[in-house]
Amino acid sequence: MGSVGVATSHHLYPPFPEDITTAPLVSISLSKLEAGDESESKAFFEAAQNLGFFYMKLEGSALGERIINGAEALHEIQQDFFKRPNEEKEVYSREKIDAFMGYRRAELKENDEQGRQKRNETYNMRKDDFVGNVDPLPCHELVTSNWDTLKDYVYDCRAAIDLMISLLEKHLQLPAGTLAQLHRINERSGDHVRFNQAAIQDWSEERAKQGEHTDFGTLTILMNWLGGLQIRLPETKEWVYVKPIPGSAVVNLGDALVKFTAGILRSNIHRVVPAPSPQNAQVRNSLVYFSRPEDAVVLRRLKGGLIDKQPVDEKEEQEPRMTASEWTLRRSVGDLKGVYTHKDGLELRENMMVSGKA
Ligand SMILES: O=C(O)CCC(=O)C(=O)O
Ligand SMILES: [Fe+2]
Repeated sequence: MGSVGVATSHHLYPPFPEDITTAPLVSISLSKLEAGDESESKAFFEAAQNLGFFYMKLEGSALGERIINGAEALHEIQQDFFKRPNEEKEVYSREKIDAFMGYRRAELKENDEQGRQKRNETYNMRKDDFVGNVDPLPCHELVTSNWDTLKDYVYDCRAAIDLMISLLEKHLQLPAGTLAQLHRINERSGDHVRFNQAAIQDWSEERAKQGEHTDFGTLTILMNWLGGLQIRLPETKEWVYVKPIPGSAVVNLGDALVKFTAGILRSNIHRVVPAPSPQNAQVRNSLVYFSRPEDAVVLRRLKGGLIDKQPVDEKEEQEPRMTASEWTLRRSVGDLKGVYTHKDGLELRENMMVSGKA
């Protein structure tokens, strides 16, 4: 695939520090995956099993470069959106429009220079609205006026995700289509684009802890301009920063893939904390595409291939059978807040920070 050229805005921010420990994410090239490169595909599957987080190098792929350019455009739009008056944003708050989609804020105890209470904010926009699977929810004027940019971003992220889904099927030795048919873009699902903004804030151990989470869904494509994302290393349990790499996305796997594969794949715990100095004096935005199984899909182990070789454990048997939409709702606003791992099941937690989770 030909390169169309990309320019990112990372250079506008202070640099990520050189002298801190960072997460050992491998880099997987989208263009190599598109070209059917076997060793790249194997490295992708290993990353999906071992850490559940990796960089996806987007440069050098036409699709990847559309994602980068789309993300840069949406980054401008999200900064514009979050600058709007609170009353204007709150018209689209989740309490008013939908249980999961829309604007949400978490108020911090600190005030900003203008004496207004600081907020961490998110705005979730559902894939189904852009694809035309439903009547769209009410949305802010910046969404309406940038509809095609958002719609292209949805389709481009989904194209990359669909490619990864097909490779996962292959490596799991499942019949072709086993996972793809649970993720048809024209069916209703909880897929969404999220604008994220975190205020400038001091480190708070309590907030850091409350923000620990796993993503609920299938695959997440994350675009970051500043540090602040941390993952907990599976072996040492140490929390380490993920360094943003211009031209690459951070991709991670969610709980649904753990359930479907009876724990072959990993949904790793992570959180967002203040960026490391000197990046911590900036408002922090990130842009996320979350993919989820179709709403009606029951989250349980699939049959076939390598999954049949996984032992059946008691916890898995006892877990309530839920559809993807039930799972998302109960994980986000209901009684199943926590961190999900196949080995230990759902680790329920009180007081999780709603805005920090996915
Ligand atoms: O902002 C980030 O870097 C990560 C956000 C995240 O993990 C989430 O929204 O689920
Ligand atoms: Fe997340």
